[in-house]
Amino acid sequence: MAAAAASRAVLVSRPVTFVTGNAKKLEEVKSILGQSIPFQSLKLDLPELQGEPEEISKEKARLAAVQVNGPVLVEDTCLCFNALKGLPGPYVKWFLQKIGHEGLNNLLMAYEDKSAYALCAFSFALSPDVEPVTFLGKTPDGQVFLAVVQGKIVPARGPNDFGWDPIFQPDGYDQTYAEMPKEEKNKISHRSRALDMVKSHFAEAGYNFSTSN
Ligand SMILES: O=c1nc[nH]c2c1ncn2[C@H]1C[C@H](O)[C@@H](COP(=O)(O)OP(=O)(O)OP(=O)(O)O)O1
Ligand SMILES: [Mg+2]
Repeated sequence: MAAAAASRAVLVSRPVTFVTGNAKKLEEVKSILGQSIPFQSLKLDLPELQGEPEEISKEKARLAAVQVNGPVLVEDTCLCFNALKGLPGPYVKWFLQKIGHEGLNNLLMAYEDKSAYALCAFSFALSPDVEPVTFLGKTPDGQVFLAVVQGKIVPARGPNDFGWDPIFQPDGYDQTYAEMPKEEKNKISHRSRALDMVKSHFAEAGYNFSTSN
């Protein structure tokens, strides 16, 4: 099956554009993808719906595909606290901006359970006319599992380079994301897990993207 799919190359006359307003995301996506999927990037802060990560990500892809008028990849990242039934989730950006690392820790003060998970929902749209595909790795019962890293919320440790990295300590590690060497984070992160699915999808579809406009 896989061999048959791989030989069925689908030529796409435009390169893939990864659309994000976040330079740190772009840096990680570049280093995780390496040469596996050639892409260009576009800095755009797309409007985001409220709702479930899957829908937010899909809608971002629809808007991006219209802007670029070609194949686009986008992602939406969530940080979900189990004690808060998954909040702040997709709204973590605004929580971080308003209340910072300390405020995020304080949200959990009343709860014993400090567990949390990081989730990256990538969506790919081949063109503005094609419904985007979202990569969450859902189990048949709807439980998201593949693009998720389980961990806990801790008082900030490590360099304050990227978002909530200093307060997220993945299970099985003594370091927060921020304390880890970048290569280590990129090996185990929610983003790299999600990109594994994107890579598989591209390989199975047999896409062969043009590398110039
Ligand atoms: O690996 C990460 N480690 C730490 N923090 C992170 C990570 N990945 C995203 N973040 C932050 C950025 C933003 O505060 C929020 C997600 O919001 P999100 O809408 O997905 O990102 P964004 O608006 O910065 O960029 P974009 O233009 O791609 O939507 O979590
Ligand atoms: Mg955003």
